[in-house]
Amino acid sequence: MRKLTALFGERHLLEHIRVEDMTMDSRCVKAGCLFVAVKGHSRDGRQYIAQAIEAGAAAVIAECDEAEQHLQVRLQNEVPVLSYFRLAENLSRLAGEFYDSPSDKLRLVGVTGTNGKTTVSQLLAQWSTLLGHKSAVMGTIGNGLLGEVKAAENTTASAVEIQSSLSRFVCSGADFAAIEVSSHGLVQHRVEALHFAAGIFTNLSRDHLDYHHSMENYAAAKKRLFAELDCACKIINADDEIGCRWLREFPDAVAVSSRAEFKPANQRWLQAKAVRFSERGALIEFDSSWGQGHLQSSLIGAFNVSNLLLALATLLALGYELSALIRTAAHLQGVCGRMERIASSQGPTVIVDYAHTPDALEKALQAARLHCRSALWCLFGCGGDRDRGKRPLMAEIAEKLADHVITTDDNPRTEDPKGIMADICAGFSAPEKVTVVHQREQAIKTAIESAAAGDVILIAGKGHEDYQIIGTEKQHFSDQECAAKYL
Ligand SMILES: CC(=O)N[C@H]1[C@@H](OP(=O)(O)OP(=O)(O)OC[C@H]2O[C@@H](n3ccc(=O)[nH]c3=O)[C@H](O)[C@@H]2O)O[C@H](CO)[C@@H](O)[C@@H]1O[C@H](C)C(=O)N[C@@H](C)C(=O)N[C@H](CCC(=O)O)C(=O)O
Ligand SMILES: Nc1ncnc2c1ncn2[C@@H]1O[C@H](COP(=O)(O)OP(=O)(O)OP(=O)(O)O)[C@@H](O)[C@H]1O
Ligand SMILES: N[C@H](CCC[C@H](N)C(=O)O)C(=O)O
Ligand SMILES: [Mg+2]
Repeated sequence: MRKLTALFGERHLLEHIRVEDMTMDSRCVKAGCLFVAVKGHSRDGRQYIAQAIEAGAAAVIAECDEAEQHLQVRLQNEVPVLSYFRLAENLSRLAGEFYDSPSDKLRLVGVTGTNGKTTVSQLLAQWSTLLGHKSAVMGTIGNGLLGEVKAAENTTASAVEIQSSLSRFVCSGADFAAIEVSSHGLVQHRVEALHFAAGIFTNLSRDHLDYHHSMENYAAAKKRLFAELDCACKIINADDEIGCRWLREFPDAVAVSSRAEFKPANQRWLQAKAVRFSERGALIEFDSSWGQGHLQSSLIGAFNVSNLLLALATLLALGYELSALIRTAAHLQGVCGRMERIASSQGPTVIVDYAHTPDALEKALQAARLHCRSALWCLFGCGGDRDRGKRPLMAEIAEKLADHVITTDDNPRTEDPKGIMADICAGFSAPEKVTVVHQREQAIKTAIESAAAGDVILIAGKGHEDYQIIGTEKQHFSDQECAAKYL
């Protein structure tokens, strides 16, 4: 329970108003709630003020378009409605004040980059747990204490949801949290007022140009975490071109590389000296400004060496003992739907992975090839209402790196699946060799029935997702379940 005057100062019509909780969605308003009405991309939240009051909102903060209206209060059905100029930019701070600054009460690590955010944040939460912490994660797979996450709509939740979730984690005794910070989240100020003990940059490659329009804008969005927000310690992938540039701009940042030839220029650094891959994962020999050692990792794929080293460098920079980190590394597990092998005693090997960008598909196919003695199959599709330009690029990569390609639907959303397929097929140089099966279950069945024992099938794009979005409807569908059914 909070007094509104504690947030907005003594103000006529706000005296004595107390609010229990805060929400941006009128459909979630309960008695005593503070409803926050923002102008969105597709709807104007102010349209729902009446509905929120009807549902029992004790007060409303509504975005206003004119600076002169800022902090003016009016009554609607006897409920105070406070106008707020530039509400979206300030909402993370206001929610932080409402929930008593939870990011100051635990160690919060933010992870940004095109690929690897979920993996690195899960590794951080697992590793910190192995070191005795109570840890939480927020991201694509969901939000919650490690092992108890609840599915979420977005990779990076809204400004209000993040602060309220963090406050819940603190109340449950969490002292560590890793959060995925998407470029949308950065542009839309969803993480604006958080205190990050550390921020990690994994990599930048093509995605989301439907939203950012250019790679420059996309990179600038990611950079905000390090250049504009409260990020005490920067951990940056030196093997990435943009990462390299930022390491020069931020000399206090920690440089992380998977390359033996890397020559560190920053004072703090970590690099792989040699990596031996096997069926069981990888043995990584590393050197760093904290000392050297070996890590045994059970994660598949060269890209996971980079993810693991980023997590290691972060925990070292936060002051954890190198020896304790090395001792516990072998217990780290792969993430649900990321290079996940589906168990079967016979038939082809099926790997379910979340690659949904050209770079991720390339890395995932290269990793799958290491485990493949005969033919490599790639089954993928592209999401609707998302970056169209990545579609032919993913086709090009699948054709180049796999022996057989099957394309299928992956969340067509409100687009015509045939149109998405046409965009994909434009990237094949020999489209006649590609099998097109729109219905994902049929596509998986076709792959498993056509592949020989000893072949590897990479089913890319949906990973942990347990749905297919067709139109605006979500139907139950899981690549893991489907593959297990036909194996
Ligand atoms: C285009 C976009 O990014 N939209 C995000 C944005 O929504 P918005 O504010 O524009 O919402 P809107 O639908 O126009 O509605 C405006 C307001 O009215 C409210 N409303 C709406 C209906 C109603 O009945 N009552 C009501 O109160 C809404 O709660 C909202 O506050 O802010 C919302 C809260 O943070 C997000 O959930 C929403 O994500 C939508 C669902 C989305 O699809 N976003 C994708 C593109 C996205 O953000 N992806 C990134 C990266 C993905 C990745 O690479 O992993 C992510 O972080 O998820
Ligand atoms: N460091 C990396 N470099 C390139 N590709 C990667 C890397 N880490 C993971 N991948 C690939 O990207 C896919 C998605 O990984 P992950 O879920 O960790 O990324 P993410 O950044 O959280 O993605 P999203 O933007 O959807 O939240 C993996 O399934 C794998 O194919
Ligand atoms: N969260 C990301 C990845 C979605 C993965 C893929 N299954 C798709 O639907 O495009 C996005 O919304 O762009
Ligand atoms: Mg993610």
